[in-house]
Amino acid sequence: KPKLPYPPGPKGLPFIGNVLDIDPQAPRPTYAQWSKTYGDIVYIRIFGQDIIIVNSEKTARILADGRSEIYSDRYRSSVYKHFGTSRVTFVLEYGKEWKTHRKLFHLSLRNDVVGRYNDLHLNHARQLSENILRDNSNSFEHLDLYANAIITELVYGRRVEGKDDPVFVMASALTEVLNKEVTADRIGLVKVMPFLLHLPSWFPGAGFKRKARQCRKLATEMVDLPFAMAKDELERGVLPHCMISDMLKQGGVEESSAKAAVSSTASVLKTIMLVMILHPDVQDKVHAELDTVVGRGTIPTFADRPRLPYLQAVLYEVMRWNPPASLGLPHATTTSDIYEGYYIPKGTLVHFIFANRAMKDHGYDDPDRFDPTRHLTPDGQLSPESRQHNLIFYGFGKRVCPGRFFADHSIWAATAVIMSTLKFGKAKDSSGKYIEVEPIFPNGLISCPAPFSCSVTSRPVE
Ligand code: HEM
Repeated sequence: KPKLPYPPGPKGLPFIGNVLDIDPQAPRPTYAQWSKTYGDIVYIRIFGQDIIIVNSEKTARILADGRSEIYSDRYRSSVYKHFGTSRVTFVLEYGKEWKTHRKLFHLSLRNDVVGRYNDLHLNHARQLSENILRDNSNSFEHLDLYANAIITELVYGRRVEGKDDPVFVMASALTEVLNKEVTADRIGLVKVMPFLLHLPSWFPGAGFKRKARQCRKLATEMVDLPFAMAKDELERGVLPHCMISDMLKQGGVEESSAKAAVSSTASVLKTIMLVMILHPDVQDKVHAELDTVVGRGTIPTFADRPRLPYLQAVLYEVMRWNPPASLGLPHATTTSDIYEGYYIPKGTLVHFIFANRAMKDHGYDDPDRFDPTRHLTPDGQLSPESRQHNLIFYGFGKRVCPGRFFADHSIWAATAVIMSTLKFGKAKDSSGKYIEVEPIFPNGLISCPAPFSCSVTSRPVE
């Protein structure tokens, strides 16, 4: 180690380091406090693992974009292998296999080709609106189905008709196990006590091995079943254009990574519903803009998008107010580095933090307030930097989310269609009193609102 200091940060205890400084159930307030005390870059250590926390976009860009050869690795943990997810793009180390995956994503999802999926988004969005209206007690389920069905069609060219579809059932089960079981604290625990992976599952502390077995099986089925169906359709010449058809034509690898991203899209849509109930004035403005620009009773299309700046500002504000991957996905360094006179060792975990309502240098005042006008100019147009600021929620450098353009279209289509057809409000209890709605976001890899009651009515043509 050169005679240089680590970046500033809270002093830890011997051996365990800073583990007691962070509440794993609610790490965000601690990160927010550290950012105020120590600045743009904070260094901590947990059981010998070096970690840096980056709180500003400027520093994130210098490190992840400017020094991408150093900052594009991921943490290597045997937990992934145990859960059958070690070949998913998210966790692959920076190397040949990961580069092949990224090429395939680029082929199907880059900005200039995602427009070909616009009808796919709009068709599913119409179905979503019908489903919510028919059965509004299960809106969350319908939003999950929307995100899942779109991705299944994108990846495998297969139409999912309803929540009993075998691929949907498998994908939902897999997402749930992954979100609950492959957590940072589990990975940390196995790092300190690797023998846990070799104990029988009845042994105290090793019970997760049962879940790991179940998850491995699901992960394999999740790739095999729809992939085999798609292959068969390709051979019979009936497979529509999809990622698998792109891959098979290119001779690529089997890929289930897109499925793991479903929960981020669904979480944004759930937050949008929550916001509409919490802020009826915002909902009224969205309705008014749609009625004026598109016309009451007319379903919007992507051609209307540039003429709906308020709706777009609401979507940007939803991402800022509750970034779905709020603590990012940590990168790792492939080699040691020096930044502004500070030493950053090889293998350091690097968290780019989008939580706390914004990165530090964006300077939003009263950041906890939900206010779409932050992204608008005084004459109601989108401010020039709004799109750029929104992109940070999809990550940085070479690891930036390859599905960001597709996700952006999915979210827009669903919101535009459901807002043109539906109105959300507070539900009433059996005594006719309104049920209050609290914005609660349980801790998890994806920041998704806790379920809430709501009423949904259709917006008839006037
Ligand atoms: C609102 C929706 C979404 C959000 C907010 C989101 C956000 C993110 C973030 C923050 C990362 C980590 C970036 C980093 O490490 O710097 C990521 C990675 C990734 N996302 Fe997304 N994502 C979304 C939807 C999607 C969709 C729809 C797909 C696929 C169709 C997708 C595929 C991926 C993949 C494969 C990675 C791993 C990239 C790698 O490690 O190289 N995401 N996403």
